Amino acid sequence: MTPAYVALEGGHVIEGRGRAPGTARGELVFTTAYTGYEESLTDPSYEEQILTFSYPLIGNYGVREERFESDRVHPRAVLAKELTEDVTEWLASEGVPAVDHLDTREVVTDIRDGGAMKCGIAVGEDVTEDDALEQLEACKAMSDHTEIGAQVSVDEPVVHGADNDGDTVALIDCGAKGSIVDSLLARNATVHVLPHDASAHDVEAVSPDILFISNGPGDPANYEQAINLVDTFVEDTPVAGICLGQQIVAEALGGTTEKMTFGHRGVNQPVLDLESGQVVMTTQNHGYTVADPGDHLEVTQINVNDDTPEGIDGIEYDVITRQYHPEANPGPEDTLDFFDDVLAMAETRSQRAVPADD
Ligand SMILES: NC(=O)CC[C@H](N)C(=O)O
Repeated sequence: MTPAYVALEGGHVIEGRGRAPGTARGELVFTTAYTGYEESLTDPSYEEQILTFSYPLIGNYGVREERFESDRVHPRAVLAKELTEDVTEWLASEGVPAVDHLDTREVVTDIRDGGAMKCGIAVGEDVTEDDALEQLEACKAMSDHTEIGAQVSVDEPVVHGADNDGDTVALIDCGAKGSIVDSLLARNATVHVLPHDASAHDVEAVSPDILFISNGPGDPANYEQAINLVDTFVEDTPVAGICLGQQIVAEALGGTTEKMTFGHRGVNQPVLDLESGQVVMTTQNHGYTVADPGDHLEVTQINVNDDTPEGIDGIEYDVITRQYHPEANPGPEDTLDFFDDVLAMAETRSQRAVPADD
């Protein structure tokens, strides 16, 4: 059996079975998702994190590229009760250490009690506990990853659906999942994917009907340029955001964000729409939340478990954001109509802009 050591913040070291070799460090989090491991592992929002699956068997239906949300695995390491050959081979080929045969219930309980924490991992024939502790020592707090946007964003603008004749969307790529682009293309939009630090000039150059801030890893406060863009464009251009995007919009418009204890990660997080009274099941993956929406935004949807903001609308501006992942992948598709609502903001805006006949 290949040795594997997992050092938790505070210095407690857990042993497991090594499945993919290497050393790693990151913020230890857990997801309760029972399917969708390919989508989760390729979601850029997991950059700089170590992902524990609470569901006991991961990899049982293989690994297929068409389910990937980006072109690589983003968590720094993976922990599970049991990983299949398919998934460990894939992780090994990506250089991502993997450990199984751990008591993941204990790991999840530690995270729930202590919060998402720093973690160091060492897997391989010759590794020792000290190698894992060394990784732990070198682990940075998530908010100290100030350049995290650059690790996951496109470097240059990319256009999708150039021949589509629907709305033009400027998607600020802070680590966007592929399914967000796909959901917009399916609605006939042209999507200009712009780097996380795009300037106002870069956005103006594509004259968007919608400014859309993507999901992404890390602390929203570290996306200064995207925060500035929302502030600059919100009076004239409808703004949408998903997950990190909701947090960035709140930061831009006078609200505040804060770190949660262990966050929401899974595919069955219940969300209540305050106006309709309807509850939907949603996919989530976040460790920060909007603490105060400020004077320009109102909360329209909340998490049933802890009342945190899940949907936000602009009061005087055309703004809609979601803290969950309406694009699904993995998880339920009940919330895909978010993309219709986003694009409808452009229609309403253009109708208002047409002068009355008399
Ligand atoms: N999925 C996301 O966009 C995550 C947003 C942010 N990084 C958080 O952890 O809250």
